Amino acid sequence: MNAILEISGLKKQFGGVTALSGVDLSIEEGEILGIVGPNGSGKTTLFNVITGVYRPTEGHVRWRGHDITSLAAHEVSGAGIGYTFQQAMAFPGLTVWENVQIACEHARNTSRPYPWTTPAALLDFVGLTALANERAGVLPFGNLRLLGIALALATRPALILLDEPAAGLNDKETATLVGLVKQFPAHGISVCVIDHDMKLMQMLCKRLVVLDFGSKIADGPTQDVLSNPKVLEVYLGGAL
Ligand SMILES: Nc1ncnc2c1ncn2[C@@H]1O[C@H](COP(=O)(O)OP(=O)(O)OP(=O)(O)O)[C@@H](O)[C@H]1O
Repeated sequence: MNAILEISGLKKQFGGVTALSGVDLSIEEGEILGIVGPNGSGKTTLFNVITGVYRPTEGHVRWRGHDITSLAAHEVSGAGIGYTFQQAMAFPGLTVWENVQIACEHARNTSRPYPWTTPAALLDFVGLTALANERAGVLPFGNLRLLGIALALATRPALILLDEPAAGLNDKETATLVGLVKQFPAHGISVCVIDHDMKLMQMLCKRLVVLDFGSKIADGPTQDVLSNPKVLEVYLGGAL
């Protein structure tokens, strides 16, 4: 496997708060990597630094060998890194179709074939075709999440970062989401996912990274990490 994203010595301070304190991490081409850790351990900050929302205090982010640490968010997106947020992001007053259409207009040019290049293909993939003419603002939460996935895919990312994609979803909706995300690597899309739901992470990820107080405390095969005493300890000393 080849690392497509390499993070080295990443540090981020907000005033006196150290959100990340020297994180090294790589994401391999074609993998679904999971990032877990207690509340406030730096997971979302890590995504915000990768995507150019925040500049790191120290350290570097390299994408396919190029340093992207100082790129703006739209440049990172243009380079092929997509992002879904903890809060589902869509224009509530526009229809589902219109939302996806706008996102498609911001698709980057890719040389390789991409399976979802039109709103129709994207809505079909996430199962929202029947709701195409509904306003996004009236969608139930689970469908709004699926719309978020369609919007992220519309930009044709080669790596997609998912921040708590299953938060607030019921078991059936979570299963639908897992089914979709598992298909991404076959289409040339690597995945990095943050979630607190260990059942979900075990279904999705062969490798897990654990952050605690801004530091990486474990990185390895999912089952090894979940039985690592240091990891069990940060999760309140209980079995996961
Ligand atoms: N914009 C900001 N300004 C100040 N402090 C921040 C900011 N963003 C994050 N922090 C702080 O940085 C630390 C890491 O926060 P972060 O949101 O990255 O954690 P997290 O692991 O994603 O948490 P959660 O699981 O609750 O989403 C926390 O102490 C948080 O309060």
